Amino acid sequence: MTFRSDEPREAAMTTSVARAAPSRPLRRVMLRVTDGPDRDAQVQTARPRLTIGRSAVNDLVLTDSSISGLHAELQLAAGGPHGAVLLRDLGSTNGTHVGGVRIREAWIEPGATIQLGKTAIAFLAEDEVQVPISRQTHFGALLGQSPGMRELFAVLERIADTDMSVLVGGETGSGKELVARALHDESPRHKGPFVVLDCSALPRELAEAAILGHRKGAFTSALESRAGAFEEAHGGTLFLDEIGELPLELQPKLLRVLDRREVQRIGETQVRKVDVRVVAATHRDLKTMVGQAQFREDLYFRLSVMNVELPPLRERGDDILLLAEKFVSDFTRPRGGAVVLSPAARRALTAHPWPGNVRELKNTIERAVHFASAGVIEPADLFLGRPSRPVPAPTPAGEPAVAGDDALFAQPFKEAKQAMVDAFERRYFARLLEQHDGNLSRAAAAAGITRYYLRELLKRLGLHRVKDDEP
Ligand SMILES: Nc1ncnc2c1ncn2[C@@H]1O[C@H](COP(=O)(O)OP(=O)(O)OP(=O)(O)O)[C@@H](O)[C@H]1O
Repeated sequence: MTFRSDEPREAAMTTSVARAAPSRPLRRVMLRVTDGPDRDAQVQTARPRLTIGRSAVNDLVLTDSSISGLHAELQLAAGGPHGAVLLRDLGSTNGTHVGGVRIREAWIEPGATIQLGKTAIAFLAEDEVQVPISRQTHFGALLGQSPGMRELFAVLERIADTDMSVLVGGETGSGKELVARALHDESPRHKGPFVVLDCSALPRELAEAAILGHRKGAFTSALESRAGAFEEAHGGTLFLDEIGELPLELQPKLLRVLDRREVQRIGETQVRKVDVRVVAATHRDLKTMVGQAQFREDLYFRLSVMNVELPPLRERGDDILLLAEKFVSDFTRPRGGAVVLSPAARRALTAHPWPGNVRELKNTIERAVHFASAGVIEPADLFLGRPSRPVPAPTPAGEPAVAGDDALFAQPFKEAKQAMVDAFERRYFARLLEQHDGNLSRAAAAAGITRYYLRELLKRLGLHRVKDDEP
């Protein structure tokens, strides 16, 4: 593995004084097994979450047969009393006990003993470690100046040059696809293709063909021979979005391709070598899915050679304003003229919890730029704190519901216009997808927009989870 460094190389015959690499302090805790079959096993971590159980996906793996696959977890960053961490039972069969009491959730302090089945675990003293953060405030197109994002950039900078498989976690809209794109753009594969396979949108009957490809006539709808996602991504990067939605029966097929680095199209005997870097993403807790036998453990390990987690936007502090300013300028540039955020609007943006993360912020700014008068965005233009812009639900007949004339004319002009635009967009894209059988690439080409932009629009309109035989 090669690591790229931002440090200048030391010139011959000169003495260089290295600048200390920037870092941030993180809490670190230690657990040690004091009784039971795994006595003396221990783990030390500064990650925000530590899991304990029998499955190999856990941070502390135990062999005690009275313990569940994924038994309990410790949350280090959950707030709470000073020095305490949150212990949670993860629905174990035999329960988690502290001080002889069965708990579902409890704050524990250093010195406490956790009892799981026949095993006793001591929660030992915690300390602080320094973790490196990047000097940069972006990685590719991914922006961020908060310590959490710069810690992520430091990891991405080190792995971009490699072919390591990466599993990206994070809430919906937090930028997982952008991480995959940035890793591709910053890697030696950047001239190769970047292919997206959205596992949540794969109709079961076409999923295998989407991964492996097929020969003409291999099944009823196979009118042409077609390459699968791996072949299309040859020489580049394959982004497996929403990997947690991949049906269990297809998981061994994906694992096989990842192990052998070769594919066999359905209906063919020929084997084709593929050179692909895989980045997968999910908003689900894959470890829990492994514990519940909904996701294969071997595939989890194959995909998560490196695990990275995007913090939710509400934990990124001033990044909210950094991103808001960027989106204001992105959305005003094509319109000409300048738009700015008023001080009150900036306060409203930082106070909002952003459940939809960066995507919600981007949509909010796009709308606000449209609503702003005299070039200034005020809090009212952001529509925060009340239900966001009404996107009308389709009627049973498939037509969008638009408020009747009276209701429409009772609204201010801009809101009424927006309701009509939403209704039109919903109708237009619903029909477009129907015409192209849910295939995003063909639908985007027919509408004259990029596939990426189409996908963003569909997510905003709630039309994303339609049948999609991508790629
Ligand atoms: N740090 C960032 N800097 C700039 N733009 C960002 C950042 N994070 C996300 N975005 C933008 O926000 C939108 C949502 O990001 P993205 O699609 O990558 O999220 P996601 O986590 O993959 O979403 P989902 O879980 O719904 O698939 C995109 O338009 C993306 O370009």
